[in-house]
Amino acid sequence: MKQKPLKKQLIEQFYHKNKLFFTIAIIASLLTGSLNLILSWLIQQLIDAASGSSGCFTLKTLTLISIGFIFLCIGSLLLDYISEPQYIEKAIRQYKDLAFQKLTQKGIASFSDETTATYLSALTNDATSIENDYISQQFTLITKFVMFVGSLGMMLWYSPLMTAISAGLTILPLAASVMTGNKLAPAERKVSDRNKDFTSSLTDCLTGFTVVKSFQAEKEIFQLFAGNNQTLEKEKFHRRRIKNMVSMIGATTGIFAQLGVFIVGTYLSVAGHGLTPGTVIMFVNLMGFLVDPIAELPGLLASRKAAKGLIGKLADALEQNNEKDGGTDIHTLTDGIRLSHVSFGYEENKEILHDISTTLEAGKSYAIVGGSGSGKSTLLNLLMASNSNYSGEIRFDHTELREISSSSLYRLISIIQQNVFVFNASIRDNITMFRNFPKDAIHSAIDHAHLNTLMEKRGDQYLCGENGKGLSGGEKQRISIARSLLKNSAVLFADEVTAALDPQTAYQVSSDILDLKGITRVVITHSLDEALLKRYDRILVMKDGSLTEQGTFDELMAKKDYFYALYTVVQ
Ligand SMILES: Nc1ncnc2c1ncn2[C@@H]1O[C@H](COP(=O)(O)OP(=O)(O)OP(=O)(O)O)[C@@H](O)[C@H]1O
Repeated sequence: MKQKPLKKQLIEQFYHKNKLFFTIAIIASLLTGSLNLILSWLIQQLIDAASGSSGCFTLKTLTLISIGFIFLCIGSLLLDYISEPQYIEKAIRQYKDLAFQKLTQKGIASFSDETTATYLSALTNDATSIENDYISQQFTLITKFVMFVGSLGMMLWYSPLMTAISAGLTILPLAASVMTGNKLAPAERKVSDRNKDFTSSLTDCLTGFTVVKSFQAEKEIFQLFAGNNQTLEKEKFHRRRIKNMVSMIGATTGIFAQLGVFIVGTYLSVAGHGLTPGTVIMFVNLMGFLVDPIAELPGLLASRKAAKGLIGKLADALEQNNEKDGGTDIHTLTDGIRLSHVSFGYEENKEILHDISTTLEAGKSYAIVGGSGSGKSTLLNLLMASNSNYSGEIRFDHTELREISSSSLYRLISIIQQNVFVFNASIRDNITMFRNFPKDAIHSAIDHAHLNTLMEKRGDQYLCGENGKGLSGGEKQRISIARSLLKNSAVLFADEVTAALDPQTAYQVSSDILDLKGITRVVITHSLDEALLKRYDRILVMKDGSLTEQGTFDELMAKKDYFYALYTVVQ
């Protein structure tokens, strides 16, 4: 079945399982509009009764009607109180939940090409605009629509002549609002873009706090922040000014129109054209209900369109860069990973990896070594399906990587990186990644990742702090090893995990990885330690994007070639 466009799906979340409160909120809005019309009629009746005009209800009847009116008002307020906040809360929550779910379905490769600020802004500031200008505004539109249609009907009923005059006078506010209203949508989009820049710079400033302090760059970083802050606020100021201008012009021209109706009505009443004083006042009131929607509608519709634009912008971001997912599921790695004549470049005509062929046998351990910029990470990232624009073949057993579904690939492989992300949750939750596992499995993972000492010292409910600031680098690495073990991955990729660790911890963590049994391990390492290197089944040596040598430590040393030179320089 063809899936609905994401924008449509996101909009549908406003109503999904939320129809009851939405319907009650609509009834409350219809009632509010009708009550305004009833009030105008009631005022007309009361003025005419007071001025002794013929054909109106008696004061006693009008008093009873007024009491009924007050009860209706209370009922309408109660309906509104019960339904609208509930509806809005659920609508915006479901919208954000769906957006976040779609976000988590993105592949690692497609997400790494994007900026987090896009989503931060979309799920915070933009969501607030959508809540105000789309979700809650629906009810304002309904109330205004009822008031407009009702006023027109009542005016025609009482005096077609006065209605024609009133309609003529509405041209003024109508023209003014049409001219100003459509300026709002581009302004709203610009604010959203600046919000994204602001969020992005703020995230940078906070994440890089230590760097800022240690380089005493407070002034410079403040300037960066202040620049983005100023640009954003200027854009918001611009939008506010347009909004105010739209409503100011609408209101002023509306007052002129109402005054015109009042003057013409009084003239017709005095000249004996059958208009009572109450009817003239009612016309002035109804004229307001006629002018108000006309004056405000373009502004409201423009805001609504702009909010819809923000939904579209989020949908586009969620849909963009979605790499084609292969349809084949793989569950294990029996033979290994085979690379045949793999070449790759990030940009066209700029090849980074050249004609790489090798086989990584299942269950064995491999070290990738080489100078800086030689292509080690690029090669490892390709194995994690970071990009499918390579030439040649990468086969997991017999399946070409491009054909493997990303979900089954992520199940098969685990990645440990230099910067382990640790959530501000317990050590246990960080190991299990908030999922349930049998106790034995957790203990075994803790054991094999050599986390016992930490667990005994802190307890498994110890809160790790924001990005694990309560843990050492080695402890974080071990947590990520335990995660991979618990996940029961057949393949483990490690990208310079020990680069930020002291030599002793680095040695221990590398040794922990080498100790793992039955897992295919591919480890990028800069530390050329003989004892460790000797334990790898094979060492792949990269030079300028080519796999220049491969073999065991002893074989490579005996060759006395590039690896030998690399190793002896370090010693
Ligand atoms: N996303 C990218 N876009 C364009 N070029 C890139 C990208 N990532 C890496 N490169 C380039 O590809 C080449 C290989 O980089 P890579 O990170 O794979 O090397 P490396 O051997 O892992 O280096 P190091 O040991 O310093 O981490 C470098 O010239 C690098 O500038």
